[in-house]
Amino acid sequence: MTPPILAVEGLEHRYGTGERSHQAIASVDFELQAAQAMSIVGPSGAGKTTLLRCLTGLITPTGGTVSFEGEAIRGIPNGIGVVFQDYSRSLFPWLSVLRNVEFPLRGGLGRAERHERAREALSMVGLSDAARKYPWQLSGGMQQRVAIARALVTRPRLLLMDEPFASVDAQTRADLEDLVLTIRAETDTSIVVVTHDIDESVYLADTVLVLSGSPSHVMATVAVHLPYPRDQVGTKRLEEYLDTRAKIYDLIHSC
Ligand SMILES: Nc1ncnc2c1ncn2[C@@H]1O[C@H](COP(=O)(O)OP(=O)(O)OP(=O)(O)O)[C@@H](O)[C@H]1O
Repeated sequence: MTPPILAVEGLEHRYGTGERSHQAIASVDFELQAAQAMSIVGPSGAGKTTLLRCLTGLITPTGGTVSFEGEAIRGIPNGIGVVFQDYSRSLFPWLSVLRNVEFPLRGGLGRAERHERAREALSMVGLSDAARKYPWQLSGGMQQRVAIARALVTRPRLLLMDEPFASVDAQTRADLEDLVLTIRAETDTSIVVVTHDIDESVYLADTVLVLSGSPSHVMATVAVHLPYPRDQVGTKRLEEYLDTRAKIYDLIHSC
Protein backbone atom coordinates (compact mmCIF):
# COMPACT_ATOMS: atom_id res chain seq x y z
CA MET A 1 0.00 0.00 0.00
CA THR A 2 1.29 3.50 -0.82
CA PRO A 3 2.15 5.39 2.38
CA PRO A 4 0.56 8.81 2.96
CA ILE A 5 2.66 11.61 1.52
CA LEU A 6 2.92 13.07 5.02
CA ALA A 7 2.49 11.26 8.33
CA VAL A 8 2.87 13.02 11.67
CA GLU A 9 2.88 10.87 14.78
CA GLY A 10 2.96 12.04 18.39
CA LEU A 11 4.74 15.23 17.38
CA GLU A 12 5.61 17.50 20.27
CA HIS A 13 7.92 20.46 20.50
CA ARG A 14 9.43 22.31 23.43
CA TYR A 15 11.56 25.42 22.91
CA GLY A 16 14.54 25.57 25.25
CA THR A 17 15.20 23.51 28.33
CA GLY A 18 14.69 23.84 32.07
CA GLU A 19 12.42 26.26 33.87
CA ARG A 20 12.27 28.84 31.10
CA SER A 21 11.46 26.32 28.38
CA HIS A 22 8.16 26.56 26.54
CA GLN A 23 6.05 23.65 25.33
CA ALA A 24 4.60 24.88 22.02
CA ILE A 25 3.10 21.58 20.77
CA ALA A 26 1.75 18.98 23.20
CA SER A 27 0.93 16.22 20.74
CA VAL A 28 -0.12 16.31 17.10
CA ASP A 29 -1.02 13.40 14.84
CA PHE A 30 -2.35 13.50 11.28
CA GLU A 31 -1.87 12.08 7.82
CA LEU A 32 -2.11 13.66 4.41
CA GLN A 33 -2.73 11.51 1.35
CA ALA A 34 -1.06 12.34 -1.98
CA ALA A 35 -2.74 15.04 -4.10
CA GLN A 36 -4.78 16.28 -1.14
CA ALA A 37 -4.78 19.76 0.37
CA MET A 38 -4.88 20.48 4.09
CA SER A 39 -5.19 23.77 5.95
CA ILE A 40 -3.97 24.21 9.51
CA VAL A 41 -5.78 26.76 11.68
CA GLY A 42 -5.80 27.55 15.37
CA PRO A 43 -5.69 30.45 17.80
CA SER A 44 -2.74 32.82 17.77
CA GLY A 45 0.28 31.21 19.43
CA ALA A 46 -1.15 27.69 18.96
CA GLY A 47 2.09 26.52 17.41
CA LYS A 48 1.08 26.53 13.73
CA THR A 49 4.39 27.96 12.51
CA THR A 50 6.28 25.64 14.83
CA LEU A 51 4.38 22.68 13.38
CA LEU A 52 5.07 23.76 9.80
CA ARG A 53 8.76 24.23 10.57
CA CYS A 54 8.85 20.70 11.95
CA LEU A 55 7.24 19.48 8.70
CA THR A 56 9.89 21.25 6.61
CA GLY A 57 12.72 19.80 8.67
CA LEU A 58 13.84 23.32 9.71
CA ILE A 59 13.14 22.39 13.35
CA THR A 60 13.78 18.96 14.79
CA PRO A 61 10.80 18.25 17.04
CA THR A 62 11.58 17.28 20.62
CA GLY A 63 9.26 14.29 20.29
CA GLY A 64 7.42 12.21 17.71
CA THR A 65 8.08 11.71 14.02
CA VAL A 66 7.34 13.32 10.67
CA SER A 67 7.50 11.03 7.65
CA PHE A 68 7.48 12.14 4.03
CA GLU A 69 6.50 9.37 1.59
CA GLY A 70 7.12 6.80 4.31
CA GLU A 71 10.61 8.05 5.32
CA ALA A 72 11.33 9.92 8.56
CA ILE A 73 12.57 13.38 7.61
CA ARG A 74 15.81 15.00 8.68
CA GLY A 75 16.50 18.38 7.09
CA ILE A 76 14.46 19.62 4.11
CA PRO A 77 13.85 16.56 1.94
CA ASN A 78 13.89 16.63 -1.85
CA GLY A 79 10.32 16.69 -3.05
CA ILE A 80 9.11 19.40 -0.64
CA GLY A 81 8.71 23.06 -1.62
CA VAL A 82 8.22 25.77 1.02
CA VAL A 83 6.64 29.24 0.81
CA PHE A 84 6.87 31.63 3.76
CA GLN A 85 4.80 34.69 4.59
CA ASP A 86 7.59 37.19 4.31
CA TYR A 87 8.42 37.22 0.60
CA SER A 88 10.44 40.42 0.97
CA ARG A 89 12.98 38.56 3.11
CA SER A 90 12.90 35.29 1.22
CA LEU A 91 13.81 36.63 -2.25
CA PHE A 92 17.34 37.82 -3.06
CA PRO A 93 17.13 41.49 -4.10
CA TRP A 94 20.40 41.33 -6.07
CA LEU A 95 19.18 38.51 -8.32
CA SER A 96 16.72 38.89 -11.19
CA VAL A 97 13.36 37.16 -10.91
CA LEU A 98 14.57 34.40 -13.24
CA ARG A 99 17.72 33.81 -11.17
CA ASN A 100 15.73 33.82 -7.91
CA VAL A 101 13.46 31.13 -9.31
CA GLU A 102 16.41 29.11 -10.66
CA PHE A 103 18.21 29.28 -7.33
CA PRO A 104 17.06 25.93 -5.85
CA LEU A 105 18.34 24.15 -9.00
CA ARG A 106 21.90 25.43 -8.67
CA GLY A 107 24.53 22.75 -8.69
CA GLY A 108 22.13 20.24 -10.21
CA LEU A 109 20.90 20.76 -13.75
CA GLY A 110 22.72 22.37 -16.69
CA ARG A 111 22.19 26.05 -17.39
CA ALA A 112 19.76 25.66 -20.29
CA GLU A 113 17.57 23.26 -18.36
CA ARG A 114 17.61 25.49 -15.27
CA HIS A 115 16.42 28.39 -17.43
CA GLU A 116 13.71 26.31 -19.00
CA ARG A 117 12.43 25.01 -15.67
CA ALA A 118 12.44 28.51 -14.16
CA ARG A 119 10.56 29.91 -17.16
CA GLU A 120 8.01 27.12 -16.87
CA ALA A 121 7.51 27.89 -13.14
CA LEU A 122 7.17 31.62 -13.89
CA SER A 123 4.62 30.88 -16.56
CA MET A 124 2.63 28.77 -14.08
CA VAL A 125 2.34 31.76 -11.73
CA GLY A 126 1.56 34.19 -14.59
CA LEU A 127 4.87 36.09 -14.45
CA SER A 128 6.56 35.19 -17.74
CA ASP A 129 7.04 38.88 -18.54
CA ALA A 130 8.83 39.67 -15.27
CA ALA A 131 11.79 37.27 -15.69
CA ARG A 132 14.39 40.04 -16.17
CA LYS A 133 13.09 42.33 -13.43
CA TYR A 134 14.34 42.45 -9.85
CA PRO A 135 12.09 41.60 -6.87
CA TRP A 136 12.07 45.21 -5.66
CA GLN A 137 10.55 46.29 -8.97
CA LEU A 138 7.47 44.13 -8.32
CA SER A 139 4.34 44.52 -6.17
CA GLY A 140 3.97 42.43 -3.00
CA GLY A 141 1.58 40.03 -4.71
CA MET A 142 3.97 39.59 -7.64
CA GLN A 143 6.87 38.95 -5.27
CA GLN A 144 4.87 36.26 -3.54
CA ARG A 145 4.17 34.72 -6.98
CA VAL A 146 7.93 34.65 -7.54
CA ALA A 147 8.37 32.89 -4.18
CA ILE A 148 5.73 30.34 -5.24
CA ALA A 149 7.48 29.84 -8.60
CA ARG A 150 10.74 29.27 -6.75
CA ALA A 151 9.07 26.64 -4.57
CA LEU A 152 7.58 24.98 -7.69
CA VAL A 153 10.76 24.94 -9.77
CA THR A 154 11.97 21.69 -8.20
CA ARG A 155 8.56 20.15 -9.08
CA PRO A 156 7.79 19.29 -5.45
CA ARG A 157 5.30 16.61 -4.60
CA LEU A 158 4.38 18.50 -1.44
CA LEU A 159 4.08 22.27 -1.07
CA LEU A 160 4.17 23.68 2.48
CA MET A 161 2.99 27.25 2.95
CA ASP A 162 3.11 29.33 6.15
CA GLU A 163 0.62 32.21 6.08
CA PRO A 164 1.59 32.79 2.46
CA PHE A 165 -0.89 35.58 1.73
CA ALA A 166 -1.02 37.41 5.06
CA SER A 167 0.97 40.40 3.79
CA VAL A 168 -1.01 41.24 0.65
CA ASP A 169 -4.27 43.11 0.05
CA ALA A 170 -7.62 41.30 -0.13
CA GLN A 171 -7.93 41.23 -3.94
CA THR A 172 -4.36 39.97 -4.39
CA ARG A 173 -4.99 37.40 -1.71
CA ALA A 174 -8.04 36.08 -3.56
CA ASP A 175 -6.01 35.91 -6.81
CA LEU A 176 -3.20 34.01 -5.06
CA GLU A 177 -5.66 31.58 -3.47
CA ASP A 178 -7.01 30.85 -6.94
CA LEU A 179 -3.45 30.39 -8.18
CA VAL A 180 -2.91 27.70 -5.53
CA LEU A 181 -6.08 25.91 -6.65
CA THR A 182 -4.88 26.08 -10.27
CA ILE A 183 -1.42 24.74 -9.39
CA ARG A 184 -3.01 21.87 -7.57
CA ALA A 185 -5.39 21.07 -10.43
CA GLU A 186 -2.57 21.19 -12.99
CA THR A 187 0.18 19.40 -11.09
CA ASP A 188 -1.46 17.18 -8.45
CA THR A 189 0.89 18.69 -5.86
CA SER A 190 -0.15 17.94 -2.27
CA ILE A 191 -0.50 21.09 -0.20
CA VAL A 192 -0.37 22.06 3.46
CA VAL A 193 -1.18 25.68 4.22
CA VAL A 194 -1.07 27.38 7.61
CA THR A 195 -3.48 30.29 7.80
CA HIS A 196 -5.20 32.62 10.25
CA ASP A 197 -8.06 33.05 7.83
CA ILE A 198 -10.96 30.65 8.29
CA ASP A 199 -12.43 31.46 4.86
CA GLU A 200 -9.10 30.69 3.22
CA SER A 201 -8.72 27.46 5.21
CA VAL A 202 -12.01 26.14 3.84
CA TYR A 203 -11.66 27.50 0.30
CA LEU A 204 -8.23 25.94 -0.31
CA ALA A 205 -8.47 22.55 1.35
CA ASP A 206 -10.01 19.10 1.45
CA THR A 207 -9.36 18.90 5.20
CA VAL A 208 -8.93 21.53 7.89
CA LEU A 209 -6.81 20.61 10.91
CA VAL A 210 -7.95 22.69 13.88
CA LEU A 211 -5.34 23.10 16.62
CA SER A 212 -6.11 23.97 20.23
CA GLY A 213 -4.39 26.80 22.08
CA SER A 214 -0.78 26.32 23.20
CA PRO A 215 0.54 23.75 23.99
CA SER A 216 -1.46 22.48 21.08
CA HIS A 217 -3.11 19.25 20.12
CA VAL A 218 -5.51 18.49 17.27
CA MET A 219 -9.01 19.59 18.31
CA ALA A 220 -10.68 18.39 15.15
CA THR A 221 -10.05 17.30 11.59
CA VAL A 222 -12.83 18.80 9.51
CA ALA A 223 -13.52 17.40 6.02
CA VAL A 224 -14.44 19.99 3.37
CA HIS A 225 -16.98 18.53 0.96
CA LEU A 226 -16.88 21.31 -1.63
CA PRO A 227 -16.77 20.53 -5.33
CA TYR A 228 -13.95 21.57 -7.69
CA PRO A 229 -13.38 23.79 -9.55
CA ARG A 230 -13.96 26.34 -6.80
CA ASP A 231 -14.51 30.04 -7.29
CA GLN A 232 -14.49 32.98 -4.93
CA VAL A 233 -18.15 33.87 -5.41
CA GLY A 234 -20.05 30.66 -6.21
CA THR A 235 -18.22 28.38 -3.77
CA LYS A 236 -18.53 30.86 -0.91
CA ARG A 237 -22.31 31.00 -1.36
CA LEU A 238 -22.74 27.24 -0.94
CA GLU A 239 -24.41 26.01 2.22
CA GLU A 240 -21.62 23.46 2.73
CA TYR A 241 -19.08 26.30 2.66
CA LEU A 242 -20.99 28.40 5.19
CA ASP A 243 -21.61 25.42 7.50
CA THR A 244 -17.96 24.29 7.43
CA ARG A 245 -16.78 27.83 8.05
CA ALA A 246 -19.16 28.20 11.04
CA LYS A 247 -18.02 24.87 12.47
CA ILE A 248 -14.35 25.88 12.35
CA TYR A 249 -15.10 29.32 13.77
CA ASP A 250 -16.92 27.72 16.74
CA LEU A 251 -14.07 25.26 17.32
CA ILE A 252 -11.41 27.99 17.36
CA HIS A 253 -13.44 30.24 19.60
CA SER A 254 -14.14 27.45 22.07
CA CYS A 255 -10.40 27.15 22.80
N1 LIG B 1 12.17 30.33 18.93
C1 LIG B 1 11.28 30.27 19.94
N2 LIG B 1 11.69 30.18 21.23
C2 LIG B 1 10.82 30.12 22.25
N3 LIG B 1 9.47 30.11 22.09
C3 LIG B 1 9.00 30.20 20.84
C4 LIG B 1 9.87 30.29 19.70
N4 LIG B 1 9.11 30.37 18.58
C5 LIG B 1 7.83 30.34 19.01
N5 LIG B 1 7.76 30.24 20.35
C6 LIG B 1 6.54 30.15 21.17
O1 LIG B 1 5.85 28.96 20.82
C7 LIG B 1 4.43 29.22 20.75
C8 LIG B 1 3.92 28.87 19.37
O2 LIG B 1 4.45 29.82 18.44
P1 LIG B 1 4.10 29.74 16.89
O3 LIG B 1 4.73 30.91 16.22
O4 LIG B 1 4.40 28.40 16.39
O5 LIG B 1 2.51 29.91 16.95
P2 LIG B 1 1.49 30.32 15.80
O6 LIG B 1 0.26 29.50 16.02
O7 LIG B 1 2.12 30.21 14.47
O8 LIG B 1 1.23 31.84 16.18
P3 LIG B 1 0.56 33.00 15.32
O9 LIG B 1 -0.79 32.50 14.91
O10 LIG B 1 0.45 34.13 16.29
O11 LIG B 1 1.47 33.28 14.15
C9 LIG B 1 4.23 30.67 21.13
O12 LIG B 1 3.91 30.73 22.52
C10 LIG B 1 5.60 31.30 20.88
O13 LIG B 1 5.83 32.38 21.75
